[in-house]
Amino acid sequence: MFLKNEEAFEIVREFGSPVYVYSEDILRQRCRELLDAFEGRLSPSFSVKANSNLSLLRIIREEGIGVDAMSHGEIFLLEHAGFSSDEIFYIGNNVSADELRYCIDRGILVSADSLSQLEALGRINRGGRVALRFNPGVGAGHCEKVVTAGHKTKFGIDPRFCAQAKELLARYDMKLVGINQHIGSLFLEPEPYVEAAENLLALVLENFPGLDFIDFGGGFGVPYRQDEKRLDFAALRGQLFPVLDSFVERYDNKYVHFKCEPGRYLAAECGLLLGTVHAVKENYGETYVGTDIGFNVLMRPVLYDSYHEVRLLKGGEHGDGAEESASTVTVVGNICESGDILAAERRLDGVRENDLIAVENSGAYGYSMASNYNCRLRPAEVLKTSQGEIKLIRAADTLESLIENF
Ligand SMILES: Cc1ncc(COP(=O)(O)O)c(C=O)c1O
Ligand SMILES: N[C@@H](CCCC[NH3+])C(=O)O
Repeated sequence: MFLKNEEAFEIVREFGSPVYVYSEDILRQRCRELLDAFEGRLSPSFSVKANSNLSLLRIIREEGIGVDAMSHGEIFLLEHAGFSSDEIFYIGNNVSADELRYCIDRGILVSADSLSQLEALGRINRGGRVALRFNPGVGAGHCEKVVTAGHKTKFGIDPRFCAQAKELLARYDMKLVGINQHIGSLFLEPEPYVEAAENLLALVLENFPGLDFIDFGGGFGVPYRQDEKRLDFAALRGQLFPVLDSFVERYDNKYVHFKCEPGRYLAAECGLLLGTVHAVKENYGETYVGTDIGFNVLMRPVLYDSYHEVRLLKGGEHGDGAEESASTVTVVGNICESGDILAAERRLDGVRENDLIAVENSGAYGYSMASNYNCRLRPAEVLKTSQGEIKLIRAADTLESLIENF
């Protein structure tokens, strides 16, 4: 944990609870690690859906990393963070002609992931540049809901429709500049990524000469459990680079550029979510630690059964008669659903009211998936800078923000 106990309590006193805290040092370290990991052969673009805080985006930009976006909202934020149109790659899915036009008007390259979207784009941007997202037939991910290639997924163009895609490109006189894929989110072994890359490259060799770039997508995992090993980038390089070498040898454009799109890898570990214990109770033999970290704040455990390490930070002011919990507890939030479970059956000794709970690795798909369910306010986000300062980087919602659209 990158915060000391006292710092955590100080942050909660100043910015409220719950609160997301990010470490600038860890974010920069992950950016540099990833740039090094591919030795310049794959350029990473950060996938903004993982975390769209403007301050973090500016840090990522300073580290020399581009971005991919999947909505006009993300593009709007990216422009505010200082990214130029040629640093943004738009990878949409089932979007309106208006949204496509929003990208085109800004000179942002769009990837079409279906023939319908390619045709829509052709109508709007005849003669323009375009990329195509294919489904390479191999997927991976921490659960079925986040596997985005292979069978039973809505993403990408099935390679069987390659001829139709080429026909549409010709009909609308579009210049195909890149091919992309994304196999899914969170794998810790290199094999599926490499196998999917091989499939995509075979498709490119056979069908698409003269591309500027090929993007293999993101999905690089981080260990959420203490016994999980980090993804071994040396092993990934060892398997991927020979595949790239053999492709380049046979491809017409020797300067074709390779890319990847990590979200979680850059953002997960720099984030810590702090919340407060408000109640400890026994209910028919189970001990529940009741906190303000409902699934409106961190949805991953409820949506995917995802595991996050939770730590107990002792030292709150305990009211008279505060319960001391038994050692195996279930940590829950304050949402009106029984499924609102942050961490089931964890060993936390002596939890008491006003202690803090720190949820590790919550920087990716944490705040970005938060909501106002139950009219709860989304929390503040703060940054621990490399100089050790604590800065507010997004204010918490206010009660007024709940009515501002009426
Ligand atoms: C198209 C695309 N690229 C990249 C990513 C980033 O994935 P991850 O955060 O697992 O690296 C996603 C999300 O899964 C995605 O949909
Ligand atoms: N939101 C997912 C990852 C999916 C990424 C988007 N394709 C998670 O929290 O693990």
